Amino acid sequence: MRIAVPNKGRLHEPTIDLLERAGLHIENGADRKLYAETVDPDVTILFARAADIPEYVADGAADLGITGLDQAREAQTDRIEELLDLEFGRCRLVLASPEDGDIDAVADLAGKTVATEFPNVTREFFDDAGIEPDIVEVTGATELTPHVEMADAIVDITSTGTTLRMNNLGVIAEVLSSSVYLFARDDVADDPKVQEIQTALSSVLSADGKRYLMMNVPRDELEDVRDVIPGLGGPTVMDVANGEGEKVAVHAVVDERDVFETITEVKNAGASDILVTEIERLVE
Ligand SMILES: Nc1ncnc2c1ncn2[C@@H]1O[C@H](COP(=O)(O)OP(=O)(O)OP(=O)(O)O)[C@@H](O)[C@H]1O
Ligand SMILES: O=P(O)(O)OC[C@H]1O[C@H](OP(=O)(O)OP(=O)(O)O)[C@H](O)[C@@H]1O
Ligand SMILES: [Mg+2]
Repeated sequence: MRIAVPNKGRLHEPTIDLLERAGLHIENGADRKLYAETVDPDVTILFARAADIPEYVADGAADLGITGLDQAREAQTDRIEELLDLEFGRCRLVLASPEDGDIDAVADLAGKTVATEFPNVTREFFDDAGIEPDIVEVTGATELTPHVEMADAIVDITSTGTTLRMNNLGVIAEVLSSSVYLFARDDVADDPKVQEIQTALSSVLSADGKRYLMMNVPRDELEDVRDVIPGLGGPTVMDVANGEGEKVAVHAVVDERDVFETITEVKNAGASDILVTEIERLVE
C-alpha cells in the first residue's frame, strides 16, 4: 500500500505529524528522499507535490493520498474517493477583485479575465453561474495579477485574509471550502488495509481535544461523582486492589474544555487521587 503525501510546503509537517501520531512511524525517510518505509512493512510513503497527489492516486502510482480537497477537485478525476476529512489545512478558494475597481459581483465578470492556480475549479464555478470569462492560469502570486492589468479578478486561496487585504482585494464569492483529506483510488477504497489506515488516522482526530481522567472514589459517593462527569458514554468503574471494597477507581474520557470544571466537581463529590492524562488515540 502506497500513501502519497506532500513533500514540502505548509502541508508537509502536519501530515507527517499525523502519520506519526497514528502509529505509522516513518523508518528511513530523509530530506529530499522521494519515498520511505514505515513500521508497517505493507505501507510505503511517497513524497510528491500537493497538487500532483490526486493524479498519483488516480493513476495508480499511489493507492492513498493526503492533500487539500481543492487539489483533488482541480484534478477532475472520478477515480479517487474522499475517505476522511483530516481537519487541517483549512482554507477557502474565493473569487476576489480590487476594492476600488468596478467588479462587485460574479455577473460583472462576463467578458472579463480571471487569473488563478485553479483553472478547472474556476471554470466549473463560472459554468454554474452561466458566465464565461477568460481564465488565465498562473502558478503563484495570483494576488498581483489584477494590479498589473493581467486580470480583472482572481480565484485564490485565503485563510486568514491577510494576503487579500495587503493587496487591496475584496471577496466577491466563495468558490470552494477546503481542508486536507485522506483520498483513496476507488478500486482500493474497501481494502482492509485502507480501512486500517483510515481507522488509525481517525483515532488521532477523535483523541484531539480529549483528556483521560482517573480518580478514586468511595463506593458510597460513586453516584454523586458519576453525575458530574460529562461526556463519552459514561465512566468505567473498577474495584481498587486492597481497597477492601470501600473505594472504586473511576476512569473517563472528558473534553479538554470541561477538565478544569470537572476536577472541582468530582473533588467536591468525594473523589481523590485525581489524574489527568493526554490521549494519543481513541478508536470509537
Ligand atoms: N493560506 C493557507 N491556509 C490554509 N491552507 C492552505 C493555504 N494555502 C494553501 N493551503 C492548502 O495547502 C495546499 C498546498 O498549498 P501549495 O500548493 O501552495 O503548497 P505550499 O504549501 O505553498 O508549498 P509549495 O507551493 O512550495 O509547493 C493547498 O492546496 C491548500 O489545500
Ligand atoms: O489568507 P492568508 O492567510 O493570507 O493565506 C493566503 C495565501 O496563502 C497561500 O500562499 P502561500 O503562503 O502558500 O504562498 P505560495 O503562493 O508560495 O504558495 C495562498 O496562495 C495565498 O496567497
Ligand atoms: Mg502555497
